[in-house]
Amino acid sequence: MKRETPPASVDTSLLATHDLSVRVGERSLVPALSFTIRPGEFWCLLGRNGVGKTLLLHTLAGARLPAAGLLQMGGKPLADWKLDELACWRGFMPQQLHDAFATPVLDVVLQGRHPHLSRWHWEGEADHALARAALARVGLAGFEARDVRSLSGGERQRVALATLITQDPPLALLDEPLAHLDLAQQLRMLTLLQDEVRQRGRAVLMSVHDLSLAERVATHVLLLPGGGEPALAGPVAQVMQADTLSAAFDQPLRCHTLDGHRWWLPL
Ligand SMILES: Nc1ncnc2c1ncn2[C@@H]1O[C@H](COP(=O)(O)OP(=O)(O)OP(=O)(O)O)[C@@H](O)[C@H]1O
Repeated sequence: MKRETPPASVDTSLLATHDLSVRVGERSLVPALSFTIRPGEFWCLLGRNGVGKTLLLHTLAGARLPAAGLLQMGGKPLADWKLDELACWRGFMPQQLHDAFATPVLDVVLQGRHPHLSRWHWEGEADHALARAALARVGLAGFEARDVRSLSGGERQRVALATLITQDPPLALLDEPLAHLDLAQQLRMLTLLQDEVRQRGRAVLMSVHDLSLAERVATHVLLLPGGGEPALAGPVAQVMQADTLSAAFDQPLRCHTLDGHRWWLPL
């Protein structure tokens, strides 16, 4: 009798870690983290100052080696990725942005297209159109010719988001992208990212300190409790519990519902 061959399992993960550890010197920041990010998921990375969010994001972006464990992108170990392919797969928006030279804003945003261009090819009309559209989406139409060094902190952060949108990776890693933004721009950026996740099946992992904004947009939360404790990773309702968050932030916290949103306040 002929045996049926089972269908090969399809790995739908954009990023997966298996017992991944992050250390700095002798200090264990994140021990044995196993979690998976899939298309359509919006992850918020939470934890108090100095707990290891930035170093974890750098590790997940492939910019820093883990102390132990496995990191896979699209089911493939990170070491098996070519750099240019990786740059199309995941985007990274750092916390600190440094501009050494006078550069027009449009050229900065066009850098998002570089991973998509073959060697020796310049950006074309379509790339310029994508960059201009991204600037318009972050509310910076008309800023194309401005020297990037003349921008305010919040404007520079929005240019970084426009660059990420122009890069258009399936997975976006962002380190405190709301840090320099006023309230209206914070909501604008979150709505823009949420649209990418919900309407285009992209995925986001971003570190953020505002628990109420995290609760508003996240589908999943990765919480670093610190003190060598294992991270908690899961759906937002599972991880964002008052006792869990209060312990992680070493501060009593309560959640109140107002106008259909949940607001986290310190006691
Ligand atoms: N090169 C380094 N050498 C020594 N310690 C470092 C180095 N880089 C980072 N650290 C330490 O590692 C810890 C984690 O840093 P990280 O920047 O990841 O924290 P974070 O959770 O992003 O903090 P924040 O919320 O303040 O941005 C901190 O205590 C920091 O001082």
